[in-house]
Amino acid sequence: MNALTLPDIAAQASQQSMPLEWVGMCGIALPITLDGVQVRASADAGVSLDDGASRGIHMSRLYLALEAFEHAAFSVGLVRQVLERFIDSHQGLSTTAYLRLGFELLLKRPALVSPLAGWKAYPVSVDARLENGVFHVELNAQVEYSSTCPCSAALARQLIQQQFVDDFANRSNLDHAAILHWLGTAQGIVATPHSQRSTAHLHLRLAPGEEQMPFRQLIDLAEAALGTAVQTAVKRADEQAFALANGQNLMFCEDAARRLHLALQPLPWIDGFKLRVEHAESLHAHDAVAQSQWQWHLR
Ligand SMILES: Nc1nc2c(ncn2[C@@H]2O[C@H](COP(=O)(O)OP(=O)(O)OP(=O)(O)O)[C@@H](O)[C@H]2O)c(=O)[nH]1
Repeated sequence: MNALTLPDIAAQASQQSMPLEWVGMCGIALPITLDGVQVRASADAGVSLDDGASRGIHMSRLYLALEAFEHAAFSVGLVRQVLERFIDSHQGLSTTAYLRLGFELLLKRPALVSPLAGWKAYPVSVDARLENGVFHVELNAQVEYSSTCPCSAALARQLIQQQFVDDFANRSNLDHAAILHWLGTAQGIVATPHSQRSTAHLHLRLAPGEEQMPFRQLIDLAEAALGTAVQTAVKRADEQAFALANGQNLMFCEDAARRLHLALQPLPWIDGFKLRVEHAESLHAHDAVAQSQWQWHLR
């Protein structure tokens, strides 16, 4: 080695000859272009190290391939091109390339009643893999919603009935005005059911040949299926409409999981999915969780 040659450790032989399934970098900051707007993303980029005798992969080659996202609109085709570059730059070392890109989708959402609107940030990610020339893409999204416990609601209603019996027991003629007043007091409506901010985690495999990444359609569909998505701008009229929507939309985590399953399954651009709903209970300090999947393990 002369004085100007930089040592190349990655090119050395490994002391322990052993292939590795995934080697790369996690948490790389980069911009991607969505609908003409640059959005901050975080990338995990990796390849398999099939040649177990090689000490390491060439991290910089993966890093530099990610520059493509800076210059072209984000698309399924672009993700595939980047993965191909990962493989091309690791000839003889790797047969599988991986890329996970996480970012936030910022969507403007109208209020339920008032003419207001506000923004919601939905965490989404794209998971792609190119394995021996076969390309797979998965979309992941998180959707937050409100869930009111149906059991708690029934128990609260029973307490209100009991209070009514206690307060109006000795009255032969029920007075409409008195009952109306009673219904408007916390002494009358003595109990309220618990509800919780809940999260649906959606993982979908795109059908082969699918070029679109319809995150917005997916999120809209999930929110429609769940019925009580968390709100943005809220005036009292909106809060009242939300209270009504929750009262008409009582659900266990099992109900939420089934609704999402039935909403996702008919989508033609999906090849399989798994989903998980988490209800962050206010009744206790642990969560109620349900999962479901369809064709998830088929590849
Ligand atoms: N493989 C590997 N590289 C690492 C790791 N941590 C830091 N690096 C550094 O990543 C840098 C880039 O590696 P390479 O892509 O091989 O860089 P290079 O040899 O200049 O680039 P090429 O000529 O394209 O091979 C090197 O300076 C490595 O030391 C690690 O855990 N594994």
